[in-house]
Amino acid sequence: MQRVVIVTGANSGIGLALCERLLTEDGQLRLCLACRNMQRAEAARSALLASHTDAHVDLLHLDVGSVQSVLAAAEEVKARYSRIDFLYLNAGIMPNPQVDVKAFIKGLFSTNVINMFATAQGLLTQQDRVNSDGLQEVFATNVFGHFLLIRELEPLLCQAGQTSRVVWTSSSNAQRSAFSIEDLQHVSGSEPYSSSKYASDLLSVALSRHKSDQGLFSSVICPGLVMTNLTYAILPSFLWTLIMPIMKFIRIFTNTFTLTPFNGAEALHWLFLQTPESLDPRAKYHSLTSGLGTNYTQPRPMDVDDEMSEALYSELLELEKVVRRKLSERNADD
Ligand SMILES: NC(=O)C1=CN([C@@H]2O[C@H](COP(=O)(O)OP(=O)(O)OC[C@H]3O[C@@H](n4cnc5c(N)ncnc54)[C@H](OP(=O)(O)O)[C@@H]3O)[C@@H](O)[C@H]2O)C=CC1
Ligand SMILES: CC(C)CCC[C@@H](C)[C@H]1CC[C@H]2C3=C(CC[C@]12C)[C@@]1(C)CCC(=O)[C@@H](C)[C@@H]1CC3
Repeated sequence: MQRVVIVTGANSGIGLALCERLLTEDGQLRLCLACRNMQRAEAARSALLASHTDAHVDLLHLDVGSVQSVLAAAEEVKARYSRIDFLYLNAGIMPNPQVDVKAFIKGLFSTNVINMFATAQGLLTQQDRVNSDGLQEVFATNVFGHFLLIRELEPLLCQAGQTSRVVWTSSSNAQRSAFSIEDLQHVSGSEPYSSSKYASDLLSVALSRHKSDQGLFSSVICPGLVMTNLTYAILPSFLWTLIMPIMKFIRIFTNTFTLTPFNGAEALHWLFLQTPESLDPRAKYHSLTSGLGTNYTQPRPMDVDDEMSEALYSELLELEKVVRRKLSERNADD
């Protein structure tokens, strides 16, 4: 049977590498690239079709950071497909990143150095902003837009007699300390990325709890440190040129330095091959690359508790109501 797979943020980096790997795995797939930039989406589609000439690759316009766009995209999906087998929630942003150089130098001489390179804990801050829906942009893109998309697509994801999967591209930068249920959009802090990734971990656990009896299974992955547009934006290009040889050296000792999008997509690809019942909803599946360059996937327990994941789930359902109400008022005014 032809499986339907939707990948958000599929026009570059880890998302595009995943698409390439999925088509190599199953040439019969109906693959849908859900992207906000249609020019880049077209380019990604052409690149995929160049190596998979008979593949079925569809494009879908989706700005996951815009409520209106998510609702319109979901309508389009419902018109096009009768089921969804996999929904990869991969689109993500880290706007205006700043590296704390002092913390980096201090970290280099501490026993925490490996962890610092694996998680960037305490190293990175970002400047967030409020978007046109009145939401914090990082939260809206990395968490809420994806949540709303799942809610809209529930009729296709939760069908009697079949299973479907959602997979979140999270990060080892997801930290409990950066997240607060009282400030789930991270209005007052300076680590919205870390907070949003921790929120996606919590949300995945809650979704599995609420939806697995309806056939919907949610999982979380971390791709490791991958050189993509998102990472390159952290430092000026001359600095990357300088530190790349050091990174390639560190890679020999650190399995989290996956570096290429192909390697980073390992856990996403691995999950595609697993039965949902065999997976642990409370584990984060890490893409890892050994010193000799072998890719593998390893589950590690997530630092999440049921109470907080439940609280976030309820808060998001409430926020969804508010956002829908605001949108219909706005549409009525127009
Ligand atoms: N690189 C790394 O080391 C790590 C990355 N990750 C996560 O991996 C995921 C993929 O990122 P990565 O491949 O690294 O970086 P890229 O910047 O290459 O990919 C991000 C993708 O998300 C898309 N995107 C961003 N905002 C939106 C939006 N509002 N609507 C739709 N699509 C959007 C981008 O599209 P566009 O071209 O239009 O900007 C792009 O296709 C992210 O969730 C990131 O947080 C996690 C841990 C480590
Ligand atoms: C010369 C500079 C001061 C050196 C700075 C090095 C940092 C830019 C990197 C060290 C650890 C890296 C890292 C990431 C980005 C680049 C570093 C901060 C990530 C945050 C990228 C996105 C993620 O989600 C994380 C898992 C990565 C963790 C490590």
